[in-house]
Amino acid sequence: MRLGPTPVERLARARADLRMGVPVVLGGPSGGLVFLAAETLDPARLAQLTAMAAHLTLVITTRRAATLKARAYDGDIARLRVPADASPGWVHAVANPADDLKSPMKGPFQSLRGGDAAPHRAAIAITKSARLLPAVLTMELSDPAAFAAEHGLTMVLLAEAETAIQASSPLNPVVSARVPLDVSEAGRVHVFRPEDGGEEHYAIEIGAPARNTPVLARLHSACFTGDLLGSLKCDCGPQLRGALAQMGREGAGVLLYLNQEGRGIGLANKMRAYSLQDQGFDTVEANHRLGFEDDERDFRLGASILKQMGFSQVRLMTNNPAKLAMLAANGLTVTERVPLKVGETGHNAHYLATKAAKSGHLL
Ligand SMILES: Nc1nc2c(ncn2[C@@H]2O[C@H](COP(=O)(O)OP(=O)(O)OP(=O)(O)O)[C@@H](O)[C@H]2O)c(=O)[nH]1
Ligand SMILES: [Zn+2]
Repeated sequence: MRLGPTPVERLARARADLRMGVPVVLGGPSGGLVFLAAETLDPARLAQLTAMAAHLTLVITTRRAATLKARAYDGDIARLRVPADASPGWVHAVANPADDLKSPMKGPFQSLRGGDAAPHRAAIAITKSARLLPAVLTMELSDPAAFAAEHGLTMVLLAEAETAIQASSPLNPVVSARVPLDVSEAGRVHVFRPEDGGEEHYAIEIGAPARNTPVLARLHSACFTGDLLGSLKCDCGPQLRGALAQMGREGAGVLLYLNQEGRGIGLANKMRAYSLQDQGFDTVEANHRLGFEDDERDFRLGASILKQMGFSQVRLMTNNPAKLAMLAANGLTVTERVPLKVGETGHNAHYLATKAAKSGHLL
């Protein structure tokens, strides 16, 4: 075995590079591209790339293109030609909807069609997984390996990236320890670490739930604002505490705390979504304007942790039918849905109604 990084490890490096504004090279079957996240693009690197290439391309998702009224010829993404005199401000404004209402006219855009959009699609997926806005500046390369070596850049092969993006990284148990909780003195926290350098996830086990009967379970997605700050915009805090309290009352249960903040878009993007909500958009529209789908979570994580802990049957506390379907599709038996209706406030009534109307949440 070589000591050097595996494809999955190179992808983890690529995510860290993108977050810092360092370009990443994608090698395709014939040529490839170098790309930068639009969000972290700095003026010096834009000037360098502009000097190197006849033209640059800005790739956005079709969700974002719809708001910008730009044509999308590549299914879920659109490739826009970058004007020769484009400033960093232009790139940021196309990527980030913050000022859409203040300065609506950014176009007209010239969308590219034909050619191979697979590397562009992979670049968007890698950038999303780095929890950055899904918009990337790209330059075509005829010899990606030589370019990466010359500039000391991380290079990932397209096929390897595509495989790693589809796969769910294995999650390994790291440690577990007793933590007495107010809901039950018999609390235990387990930490799981993915092999792809992503966020760790936790399981909070209450009591000693039997492995051969259905366990009272909750899949909770991290919500910094709701869980910790007591935000009134959502129902996460009361749901977290309500679920733990019920497990305490029944004497047994397992709550998975999945670090998929903001339905998988990260806290910075969730705060961008909140800003858009203050401009009048609902929770789903805000995600779309940012270029994301309504829900970017990987629901396979929860199933993987439950199975590793030895559970095969659950009584799931949720109002979200997607979670029920996901567990069933990943080998768990959901014997019962336990509704979790707590924490409705004047501030979150519209949010909860939108989730019911647009995301199929059960009331
Ligand atoms: N993008 C985005 N995420 C939000 C918003 N409000 C809350 N969230 C996130 O939504 C997630 C809530 O997840 P869950 O508690 O699993 O709730 P759920 O999918 O609605 O399903 P159940 O609560 O099980 O019925 C958390 O990650 C929050 O951070 C929002 O307006 N935009
Ligand atoms: Zn929340």
